[in-house]
Amino acid sequence: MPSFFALIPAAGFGSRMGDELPKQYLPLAGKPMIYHTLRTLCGSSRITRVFVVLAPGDEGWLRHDWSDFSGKLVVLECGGGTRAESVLNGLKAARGVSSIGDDDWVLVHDAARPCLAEAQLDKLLDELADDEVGGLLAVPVADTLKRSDTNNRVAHTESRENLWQAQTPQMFRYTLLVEALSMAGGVTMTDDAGAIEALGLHPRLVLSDTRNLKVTYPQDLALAELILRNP
Ligand SMILES: Nc1ccn([C@@H]2O[C@H](COP(=O)(O)OP(=O)(O)OP(=O)(O)O)[C@@H](O)[C@H]2O)c(=O)n1
Ligand SMILES: C[C@](O)(CO)[C@H](O)COP(=O)(O)O
Repeated sequence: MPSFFALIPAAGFGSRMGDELPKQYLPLAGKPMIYHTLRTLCGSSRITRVFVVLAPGDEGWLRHDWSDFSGKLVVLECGGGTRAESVLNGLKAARGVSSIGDDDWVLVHDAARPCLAEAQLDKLLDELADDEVGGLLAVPVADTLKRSDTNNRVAHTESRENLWQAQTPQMFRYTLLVEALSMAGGVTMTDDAGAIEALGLHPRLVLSDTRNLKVTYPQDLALAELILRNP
């Protein structure tokens, strides 16, 4: 039976957040943001090990106490210039320190999605454990979509039929994901599924909800705090 591993890319700087501190360390419900992300993944008895990928020379990590996760958490200081590079570097480094089989599952989850609920995680694992390709949590687009011209005027309305917003975790077999991200080369992939799609494969979309938001802009913090305090 394949095992489940989690890998958390946390080497970004949060430029859209506009704070001096990388956003994964911003205070949220009494803890640094990434603490909440780690709590859900490290707290799952189905996940064997959790790898966190930091930027080389990251100074924020050592300012906090991570002993709640000892035994389960492995820190890798090998982040890259993009999320995809951080994930690929992390996958390679993880195999150097842990025994991961070719067909073991890796769940890649943004440090900046601290509100992932145990139920969402379990749903993903249940629905994909026997899948040939793997997949991701996602939500159907709820708003009407406008395509703009260069002057911020509506060029036309886009159909939202069959459109989903990709979330994380995104879950693929170890070797397939390493191959996919390696082959992506210089092409910008904002998520892991994109690299798998480039191989001609079709990841499965597992219905999630908007509480698993990504904290991207300052106003997202208040929403995340509300969700965490009212699980
Ligand atoms: N070079 C990078 C860039 C991003 N990430 C991680 O990928 C996740 C999702 O990225 P995003 O929300 O875009 O984070 P940032 O890159 O930090 O934010 P921004 O794009 O606003 O700078 C985050 O957990 C982030 O730390 C990473 O590990 N390495
Ligand atoms: C992986 C992701 O969270 C899925 O929505 C997203 O693509 C992260 O990338 P971005 O840098 O915020 O575009």
